[in-house]
Amino acid sequence: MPALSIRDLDIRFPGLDAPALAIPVLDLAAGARVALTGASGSGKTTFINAVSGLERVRQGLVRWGETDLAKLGEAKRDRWRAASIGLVMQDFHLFPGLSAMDNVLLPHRLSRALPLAEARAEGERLLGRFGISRPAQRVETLSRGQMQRVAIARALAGRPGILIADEPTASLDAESGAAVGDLLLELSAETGFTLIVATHDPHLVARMSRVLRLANGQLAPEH
Ligand SMILES: Nc1ncnc2c1ncn2[C@@H]1O[C@H](COP(=O)(O)OP(=O)(O)OP(=O)(O)O)[C@@H](O)[C@H]1O
Repeated sequence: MPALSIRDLDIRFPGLDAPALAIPVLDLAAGARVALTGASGSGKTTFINAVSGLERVRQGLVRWGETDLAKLGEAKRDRWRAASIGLVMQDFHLFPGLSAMDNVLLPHRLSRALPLAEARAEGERLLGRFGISRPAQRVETLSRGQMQRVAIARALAGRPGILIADEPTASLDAESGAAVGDLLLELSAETGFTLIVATHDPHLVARMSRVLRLANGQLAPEH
C-alpha cells in the first residue's frame, strides 16, 4: 500500500502555453482514498497517466514508496504498473467475445506478475462477491453495471497496492454508478489499497477521505 510523493511535476504538451499539469508538492498517505475532480481539460487524465506510469515524467519526481517513476524507462514502468496498480476506466476496456473470467485473467496471462492460479482464485472470489454468478458468460451480454464490476475484478485480481479509476461511474445510470462507488469504497476499506478516483460524481466525491481539485493543470488549496 505505497504512499505517493510528487515534487515539481511539470507536464507540457506542444501548442499549449501553460503546463497541462504543474504540481509543486503533493503527498498522499498509504491507503488514502482520494477523489480527483475538475472541469473537462483541467488535467485529470494527465495526472492519472503520470502517476500510473502510462506517460513518461520528464520533469519532477513521482514516487510511489521507493519507486520514482520519472527514473524508469517504459519497459520498467510497464512491469511496475502490472505488479502495483489496478486500473479501471470509464468505458471498461473489456474484450468482447471473451468470458467475464477470461477478461479478468487476460492481463495476468500477459504480465505474469502473479502466478495465474492465484489470479484465477482471486478473480473467482471477486466475481462471486460482485454478484457475477456466471463467470463463463461473454462480457458483451452483461449489463453495463456488471461490465464495470468485471473490470474492477480484473483490476484487483493481482492484489495491487494501488487502484486508480478514471470516471468509473460516468457511463452508468445513477443506481449502477452508486453500486460501483460503494464497491470501490468497501474494497478499499477491507484491503487497504491506495485509491485514486477521477470523478465528477458529487456523491462519490463526498465519500472520499480527500479531494484534489484541479483547475487549469493546478491543484486548488484543500480545505
Ligand atoms: N497529447 C496531448 N497533446 C496536446 N495537448 C494535450 C495532450 N493531452 C492532453 N492535452 C491537453 O492538456 C490539457 C489537460 O487534458 P486532460 O485530458 O488531462 O484533461 P481532463 O481533466 O482529463 O479532461 P476530461 O475531463 O475532458 O477528460 C487539455 O488542455 C488537453 O487539451
